[in-house]
Order: sequence, then C-alpha cells, then structure tokens
Amino acid sequence: MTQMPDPQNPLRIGTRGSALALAQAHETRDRLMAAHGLPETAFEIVAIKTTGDRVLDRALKEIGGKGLFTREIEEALTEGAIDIAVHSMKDMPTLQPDGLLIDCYLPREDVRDAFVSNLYGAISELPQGAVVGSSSLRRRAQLAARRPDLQLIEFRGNVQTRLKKLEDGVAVATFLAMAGLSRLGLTDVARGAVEPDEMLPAVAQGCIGVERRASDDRTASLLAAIGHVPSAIRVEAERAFLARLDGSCETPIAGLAELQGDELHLRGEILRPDGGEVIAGERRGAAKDGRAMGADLADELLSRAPGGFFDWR
Ligand SMILES: NCc1[nH]cc(CCC(=O)O)c1CC(=O)O
Repeated sequence: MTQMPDPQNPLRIGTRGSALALAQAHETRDRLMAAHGLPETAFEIVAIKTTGDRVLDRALKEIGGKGLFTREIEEALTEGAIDIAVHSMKDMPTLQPDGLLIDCYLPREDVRDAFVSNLYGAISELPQGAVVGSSSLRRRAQLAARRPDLQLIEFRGNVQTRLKKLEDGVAVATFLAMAGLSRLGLTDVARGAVEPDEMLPAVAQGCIGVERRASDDRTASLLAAIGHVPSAIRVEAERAFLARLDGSCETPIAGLAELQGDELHLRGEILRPDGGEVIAGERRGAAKDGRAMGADLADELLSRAPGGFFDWR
C-alpha cells in the first residue's frame, strides 16, 4: 500500500507564483484529492520565484537559456524541498535534469491561440500596418508570414498587464493561449480562437505536466491515478519533434499532434523569425509510434531547410 499524504506529511506541490501557475497547481491538487479521496490539508502548495519571473524588463531571449521559468523549481524538487512540480509543458525544455522525470500529463486543454483585441474580431480584420503585440517568436513569425504589413512589438508581462496595454492603445491586438485564458476564467477576452490551420500552436500548448523525482515510488503511484494517456501520447510526439530540432518555446517552431482513434496526426513547422520562410510537414501513423514520428518529421524539415536557416539562434 502506498503511504498516503496527510496533514502531518503533506505532498508538497511546487509551482511558479503567477495566477496561471497557481491555477494549474490547484487543478493538479484537486485531481489528486478526487482520485485518492484525500482532504486539501494533505497537500501544500509551494510557490517558487524563478529567474524568468524576476527579470521582466528585458526580452526573454536576451537573458536567454532554456528553463528560465523552471530551473529553481527543479532544484527544489531535486533537493526534496517539494515532491512534485507542476508545469505548463509548453515552457519545458525537452530534457529534464538527471534524476527528474515527467511522465504524468493532465487532460489537455484547448490547444489553440486566442485572438485578443478591443477593436477587431479576427486577424483578417486588422487594417494595413496595424500594431500587434507579442513576445512569442513563434506567433510573431507566423503572423509576419501571413501579414507582412503588420507592425509587431514586444508584449511581455502577465495576462492582466497585456490587456492593460491593449486598453492603453499600445497595440490593437495580441494573442494568448486559449488554455491559459480558460484556466484563469478569462475566455471572455478572446474575440475568437485561431484554428491550427491558420496558426499552428506551440508544441505542448495547453498541456500541464507533473514532474517528480525518478526514484520517488510513492509519488509515482499517486500520480498514476491522474495521468491522461491520450494527452501523453500527443505531447510526447510533439516534444520528440521539438527535441530533434533542439528547440524551445523561444524558437519559431510549432507542432501539434491529434488522435483520431489509434491514429496520430502530427503537424509541424519551422519558421524564419521574420516570417520570410515557413517549412511545414506532417505525419500520420500508429499512436504508439508517436515519438519516432516526431523525430522523423523533424529530420525531414531539417533536410528541407536551406543553409543558414537556423543562424538566428
Ligand atoms: N509562455 C507562457 C505561457 N506558458 C503557457 C501558457 C498558456 C497555457 C498553456 O499553453 O498551457 C502561456 C501563456 C500564453 O502563451 O498565453
């Protein structure tokens, strides 16, 4: 029998302190409570400030490095200060530090981007030269590919900060993940969801992953009850694609795997940051081969990329 957490010996859930991160930690806790019939007091939520949270004044890509939002949390997990770490898989490097493991994914939310604007209803309605705010290299590149006339500006900060910038007229539109808005109860601010055909989402967008110490068997069996296998299949295929490209969410790479019964449909694309070139491809295959499909699709896109394509990295 697994030793269940209790108020004297709670399961400590590590997370960033942002409203979105806390909502994700609460969702994880609620699922564990329901799956095991445990009270809220059997859990402790530990908010941890990361480098990415501290440094708000510079563009993320300047301070650089993968795992800007995860390093301190993974250190706490390794040291045993927390028992699990709850992450937006979109923000996770493809390699976990030695001794740590992610093999539990919650049921995936809406994977699409939301179009957010007080003035216009969709991308197609944006006037020539309109100013759009986004700090996502992927969204900027995808938008520039479709609408080279638009003026793209950096847009950092949490959801509330970005909405305030729209209100102040700093930009006329921005994009946010539907999943984040939904978890914050803010889907009202979306004028609409952008379909993947129009803007392929980031790898693992909308998916929460739970990380643990690989050697921690008690936590492994607790998590087994809340892991969602179809989400795992999809996200692991997308992350195998990303890993082969050596990308991160700071790279103009998009990827989405969808299940149709036992068949997995994987789409991926790499872009030049200015949108000047988009290389896209897809694979269909058995769900069990998802990771191999991801690596294979990445190899195809790499082989089609002209010399110098990745030089901006
Ligand atoms: N990079 C920030 C980030 N990481 C995860 C989400 C949204 C939730 C998700 O995709 O799981 C967001 C915000 C956004 O892109 O709007």
